[in-house]
Amino acid sequence: MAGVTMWSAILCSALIFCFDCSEARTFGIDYENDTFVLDGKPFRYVSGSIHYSRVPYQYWMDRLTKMFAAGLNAIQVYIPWNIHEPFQGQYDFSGQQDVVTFLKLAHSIGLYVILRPGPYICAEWEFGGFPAWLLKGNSDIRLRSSDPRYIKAVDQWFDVLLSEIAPLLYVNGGPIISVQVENEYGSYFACDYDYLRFLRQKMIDILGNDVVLFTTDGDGIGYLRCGTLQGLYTTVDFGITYNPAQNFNVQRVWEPKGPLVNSEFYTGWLDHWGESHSHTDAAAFAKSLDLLLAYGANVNMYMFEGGTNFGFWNGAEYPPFKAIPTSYDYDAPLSEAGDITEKYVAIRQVISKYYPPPPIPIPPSTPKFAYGKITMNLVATIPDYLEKYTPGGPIKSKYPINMEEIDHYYGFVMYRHILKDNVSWPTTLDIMGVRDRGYVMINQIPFGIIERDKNTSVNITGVIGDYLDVLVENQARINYGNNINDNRKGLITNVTHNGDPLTDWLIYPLLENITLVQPFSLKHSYPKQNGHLSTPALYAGQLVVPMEAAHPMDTYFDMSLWTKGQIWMNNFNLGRYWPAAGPQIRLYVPKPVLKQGENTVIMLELESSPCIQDGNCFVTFMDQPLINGTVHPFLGHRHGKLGHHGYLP
Ligand SMILES: CCCC/N=C1\SC[C@@H]2[C@H](O)[C@H](O)[C@@H](O)CN12
Repeated sequence: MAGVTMWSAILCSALIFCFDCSEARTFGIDYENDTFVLDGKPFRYVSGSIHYSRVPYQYWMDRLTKMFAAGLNAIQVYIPWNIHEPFQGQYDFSGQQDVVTFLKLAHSIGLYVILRPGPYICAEWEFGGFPAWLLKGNSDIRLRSSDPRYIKAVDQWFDVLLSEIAPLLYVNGGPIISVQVENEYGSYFACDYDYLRFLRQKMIDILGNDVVLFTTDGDGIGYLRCGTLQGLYTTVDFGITYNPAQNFNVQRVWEPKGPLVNSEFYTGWLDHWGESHSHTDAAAFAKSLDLLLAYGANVNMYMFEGGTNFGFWNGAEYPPFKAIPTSYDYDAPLSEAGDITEKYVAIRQVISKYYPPPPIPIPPSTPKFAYGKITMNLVATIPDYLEKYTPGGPIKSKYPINMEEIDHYYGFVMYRHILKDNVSWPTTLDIMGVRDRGYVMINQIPFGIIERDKNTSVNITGVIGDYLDVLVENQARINYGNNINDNRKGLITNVTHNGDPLTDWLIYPLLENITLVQPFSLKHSYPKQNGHLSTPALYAGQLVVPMEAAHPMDTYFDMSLWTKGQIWMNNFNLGRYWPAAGPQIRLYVPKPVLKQGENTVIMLELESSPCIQDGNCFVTFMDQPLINGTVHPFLGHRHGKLGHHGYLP
């Protein structure tokens, strides 16, 4: 009977979505009976994580419906601060950032929401969700603490965000049953209880007392010591286990009574460029889920739908510095493209042992189409492009300036210095402060690649008046650990030549909206070649999608002949590609970014263009993903000697 009660409660709440319900809606904790209570009745959630920022908004309903069809009664959602406040005081809750609509969709389907508004979210997301402008002028800021500069920014952000959220609380007629404070705070060095008290009070001030506030930490005593606070319900996270009692004994140290909660039950795991794709066995996971449900635990499966790090939104771990790929598939029950997997079926079967299957069929996977090969054409080398298309011209500075100080937070910046001396023999250029990867050129001839904490010097030759260009890629701001404060990007120190700092720089930000000039008036600027390296350059192609009702469809970009770069489709930034490193070889292209007829593809190839190497100037659109390809742990540049100009490390 309990199962029927649950579905009737859900469908009832879904049908009476309202903001001014007459009957009291309550959600809380019954410590006596170790359970959550919903409207006075015992309640257990079986939840899955989905990040609206990683799924095209046109596909939100599709993924949420599939989660409901799996038998979930709740979803867990992070709110990345940086997509909603791109510049301090400028807010965006529209389109892909329309979190209120996303939560209302969940509610309309009959899913409750466990909300995790941060302000820090980790999540292998750029800077753990923090906006990069926090670092501007504050190179010594202490994030995730009572640092007044940080607290001021959080206070202003939470005034805006929590006011959007309050009407969606369960008590106010919405789907939100609980709200997490911070994120695995016990794993962070600061251990600042005043900071946690500030967050707790801020949430109470705006959300009121009728919502369950909780914390999540790894299931270790050491993590929990600094991770939680009186008045915040302590929960833990852990992966596959065959002894739930052991895992929950840690939670019981802080919560001797109350519901058992695994807030992040890992269905898979994250990937890094240059490392094999992570995999978690479906049967093993299902067995562990069965044990947890039989144990009476509340479970949130992290991730249930992983999605994609479009644009520059991937995060990174450190040390060593390891960037997260564009795919956030996570080996989750729903694939990056929302396809039903073996793991999904196994999970649905386990849940149906405890609750009646939901009254809807499992929606089908979306159709995929192999649009085949298209030819790419050179647009311009990056040095030429930036010289012509940097609005307002370059920034002039005696010494290099990091990206945050020029209000250019993501992607690429080119630093140019005009040689003041002749350099007849190869001498060493040191760029210790490269954050994170740089491409060194003299008059557009590639001299080498520099990488943070690895190879930070290149031998150069040149004459007075030559252009020394350093194109720097911000590969991601660290999203986890104690180094999250050390996240400035671009060139963060001087560049020295034979030990002497080079002065007088021109700084060109490469802007997100790659605008193209037809006909490509810069076509004469053909990339230079040095060994396997070619001048970083932009290439364009046209994908023609049939004018038929079934099209467009999801598809996958295969650029396995290319090396490393960025890719745009109709000016939508699909993300980073790095098939030379792996494991991701193809990028997911969701149907919503395509249109019938002509679709413009723009590629920024940073390292080694097949157009020059071997004339294979094309990319191919396939109907299958490839995120578990061969990996090259030396961070994936085509090995080989350069010519007389320089050498690869
Ligand atoms: C051993 C490092 C543990 C760090 N915590 C991780 S790695 C994957 C997940 C997500 O980042 C999630 O956002 C974190 O809360 C917990 N977690």
